Amino acid sequence: MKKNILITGCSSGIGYYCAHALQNAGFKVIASCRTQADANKLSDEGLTCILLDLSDEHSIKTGFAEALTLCDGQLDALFNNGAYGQPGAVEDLPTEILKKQFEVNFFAWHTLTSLAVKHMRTRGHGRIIHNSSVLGLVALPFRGAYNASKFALEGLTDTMRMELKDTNIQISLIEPGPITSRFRANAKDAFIKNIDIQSSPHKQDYLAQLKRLEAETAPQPFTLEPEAVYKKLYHALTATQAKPRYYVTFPTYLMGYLKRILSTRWLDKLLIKNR
Ligand SMILES: NC(=O)c1ccc[n+]([C@@H]2O[C@H](COP(=O)([O-])OP(=O)(O)OC[C@H]3O[C@@H](n4cnc5c(N)ncnc54)[C@H](O)[C@@H]3O)[C@@H](O)[C@H]2O)c1
Ligand SMILES: O=C(O)C(=O)C[C@H](O)[C@H](O)CO
Repeated sequence: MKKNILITGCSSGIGYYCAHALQNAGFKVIASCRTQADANKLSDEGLTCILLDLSDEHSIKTGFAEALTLCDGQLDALFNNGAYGQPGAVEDLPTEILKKQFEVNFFAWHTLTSLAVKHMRTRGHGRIIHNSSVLGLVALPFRGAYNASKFALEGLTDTMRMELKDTNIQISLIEPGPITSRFRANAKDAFIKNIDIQSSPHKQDYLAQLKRLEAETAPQPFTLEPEAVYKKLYHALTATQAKPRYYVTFPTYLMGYLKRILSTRWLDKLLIKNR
């Protein structure tokens, strides 16, 4: 029997790839995105598509209800994936901008996960996968908003795994390092739009970062394609026992290891040098 999965953030990058790959692997995929133009494109490509804006609670709730209808009330899995990165030093982040980061990257995921758990409890099973990041394990300068959202996600997911231990609902984290996607282009847009670069004490650093974000259309070292995330997602969906967390890319394995063995001061030095 086909398994039904809802995936958020399918207009590009990891979500786009995984939606197609899972459908090709025999899943019924309900792919969500924000704009009608993206929905039309995904539908033309053969995906079942719904509109869901993660910054709008009404849209999240109606989107989830529509997803349930589309799979005859039998949702087996949720892949929380849609998110963005807001660059900028913590002191330069307007509170509203930090709240927006959390709305999309954290609160929306909590809402969807809570709806999914409620539904999955009635069905007696389910899988929930959260697309976190190596930046949910270690922090980088000027990535505070995004870091904080992924650290929060890690804490929430670790808690839920324990709370769900007596159910047949399994929840996993995927922690990728650099993956080819629209992520950096979108981060650059959010940087320019929401941070007052010119009057910041970090202006020189920001200008260098913008240059790096522009240049990163060429792959960074150790960058993998979305397929690398898909392989872990597939395991989390199909293995009898999904893993609590899946590392993806060399930087994640390295940082996961160094975090355990280095003091915070040494880890800071290394991260500042290699950011
Ligand atoms: N690309 C990387 O290097 C990388 C590394 C680690 C983790 N991740 C995580 O992977 C996930 C997917 O990112 P990606 O790399 O594919 O980037 P991407 O920018 O290509 O895709 C992000 C998706 O989220 C959607 N999105 C953003 N804001 C939204 C909103 N308000 N409502 C609905 N959808 C919204 C975008 O439209 C897009 O479809 C994210 O959770 C990201 O944190 C990415
Ligand atoms: O943006 C993320 O979530 C990443 O993990 C991507 C890279 O690892 C990060 O940009 C490192 O600079």
